[in-house]
Amino acid sequence: MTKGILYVVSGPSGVGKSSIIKSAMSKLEGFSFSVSYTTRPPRPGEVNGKDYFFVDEKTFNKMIENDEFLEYAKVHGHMYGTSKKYIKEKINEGMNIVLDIDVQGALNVVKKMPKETVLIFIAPPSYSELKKRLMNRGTEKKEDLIIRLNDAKWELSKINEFDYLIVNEELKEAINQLISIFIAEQIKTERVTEHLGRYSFFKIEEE
Ligand SMILES: Nc1nc2c(ncn2[C@@H]2O[C@H](COP(=O)(O)OP(=O)(O)O)[C@@H](O)[C@H]2O)c(=O)[nH]1
Ligand SMILES: Nc1ncnc2c1ncn2[C@@H]1O[C@H](COP(=O)(O)OP(=O)(O)O)[C@@H](O)[C@H]1O
Repeated sequence: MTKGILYVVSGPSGVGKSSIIKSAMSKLEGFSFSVSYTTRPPRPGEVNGKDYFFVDEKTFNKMIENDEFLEYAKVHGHMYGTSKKYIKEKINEGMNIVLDIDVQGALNVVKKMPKETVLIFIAPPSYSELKKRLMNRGTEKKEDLIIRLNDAKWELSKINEFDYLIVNEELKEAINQLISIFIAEQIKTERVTEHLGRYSFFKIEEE
């Protein structure tokens, strides 16, 4: 069975990660979104089990103790973690998985699963545009906004560790670029030839 690919999408808060991922995934089949666990309170409209699994600190710490996370990190003052069981199961079923996680998490995932992981960074066209988007979204209090904009500086300094860089200026173009990465990674020679048995023309050449 062909193993799936782990597409890890990172970038500063408010850059457009959720918007780009949602739209790209709605146009493709065979992709599954990894719903993270978080101690952050839900925003209006967010659905438990769809956007995040919203849990309290006690539950989150218990999950750390039980080694249930592939990776976890403190981001903008709250805990976030990726379910190890979900990732392992889906990837072995050949499902491609999309993760929306922070830069620390992305760098931890690639260390653990280097062969399966593709790192994609989404950057804003400018710092002032990032600020504008976050303010327009209107989901954060002023102090949370300041934390997010401050954390963005460190996140942007890690761009060079990523395989791909999408600058989200025009949303439509950014969505097309993410779809292109999703598809191009699937037909990388090393991934296709790893599964020779799937293709009869390879068998003919072997005879
Ligand atoms: N390390 C890690 N980061 C996560 C995880 N889930 C979400 N994040 C990141 O946590 C940050 C905050 O996410 P969120 O609270 O949804 O705020 P937003 O980025 O402003 O929409 C973002 O950078 C997410 O990519 C996770 O499971 N692990
Ligand atoms: N290219 C773009 N131009 C203008 N606004 C955008 C663009 N991409 C996303 N947005 C808006 O910016 C805000 C932040 O996007 P969101 O997807 O929530 O970011 P993230 O998931 O990275 O925190 C949202 O209000 C979204 O509609």
